[in-house]
Amino acid sequence: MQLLDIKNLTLEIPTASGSIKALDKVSLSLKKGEISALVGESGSGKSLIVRTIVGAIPDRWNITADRLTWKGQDLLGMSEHKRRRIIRDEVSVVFQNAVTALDPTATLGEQLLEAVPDRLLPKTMFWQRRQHRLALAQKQLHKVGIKDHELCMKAYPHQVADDVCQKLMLAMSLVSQPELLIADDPTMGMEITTKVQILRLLTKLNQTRNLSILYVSHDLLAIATMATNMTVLYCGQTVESGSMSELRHSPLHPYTKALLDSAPSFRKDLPRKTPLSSLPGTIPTLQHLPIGCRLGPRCPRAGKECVKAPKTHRLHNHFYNCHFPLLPETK
Ligand SMILES: Nc1ncnc2c1ncn2[C@@H]1O[C@H](COP(=O)(O)OP(=O)(O)OP(=O)(O)O)[C@@H](O)[C@H]1O
Repeated sequence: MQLLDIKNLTLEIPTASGSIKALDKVSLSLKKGEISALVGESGSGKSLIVRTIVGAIPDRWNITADRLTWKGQDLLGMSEHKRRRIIRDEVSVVFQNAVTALDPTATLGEQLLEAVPDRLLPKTMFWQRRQHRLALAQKQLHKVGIKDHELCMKAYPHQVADDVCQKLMLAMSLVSQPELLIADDPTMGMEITTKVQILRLLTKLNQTRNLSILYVSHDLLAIATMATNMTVLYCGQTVESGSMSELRHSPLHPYTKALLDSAPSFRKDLPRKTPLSSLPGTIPTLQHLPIGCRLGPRCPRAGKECVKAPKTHRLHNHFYNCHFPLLPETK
């Protein structure tokens, strides 16, 4: 079953010099029980997609889409109240930079207890309900790798390390037992052992509880170890999507290839001290977007057709938006 289905999502931000398409016909889908990755360099629009899904976008920004559905229900067409209820009960988001996302005036315990939904508590007296709430919160803290739950729950966000805040955010997201977890770079800046712990926890939750995960990151190695599908984004445009193994071993878009080639962990074939390849230039700002394919000025295969935005092409279950793809006969 298709849990989340986004087709040709466009997000326009009004500015003093006219409106800017921060997202331009982005497509993304996720089935129940799947771990799907959304990849792209900084500024490519990953967080904007997450915010659009959960409805955390200012009213004056213009959103259009051929489809933006949750379990077949149109998220853009439904009432604000219904959309909020769906997002609250069925979807959880872990934002990057937990320290700024947490309330600095409340203890971590208060914030976690508040995240335990009433529907998970038995219908008993209120003091017994508090005990149940506490037990659920503590159990969740242990699951995300925080052993000393008492110390953690008494602390304020500024009194603990960043990775403890990040784990707390993860516990807050998981304690409501969502169907979909959107993890926006949850391991950013974490040390490797903590990162591995979190990735294992997410994989285990996917296997045991059938938790669907949209994992948003630039960390290709983390993604490759857990995701089954991947969508690659460049400057607000979807460039390629498909199964992780197909994209990894036979990328069709020059940007996906460049992204994979720039990851040292994917280049085991390279002799030692060989410089890693990277595309020339940097991602353009929203104020200076090229017309057509936005990779054009940086693309080694660009031609005059690239001033027109490429359509989505399909090769089996592999989708790509490119006029000059790396098809086997052209490589
Ligand atoms: N509130 C905003 N107002 C105007 N532009 C914004 C706003 N938020 C994001 N943008 C712009 O939208 C583009 C995409 O931003 P976004 O945060 O989604 O990128 P990202 O891929 O998540 O990057 P990172 O990996 O660094 O978080 C960027 O050019 C950013 O400057």
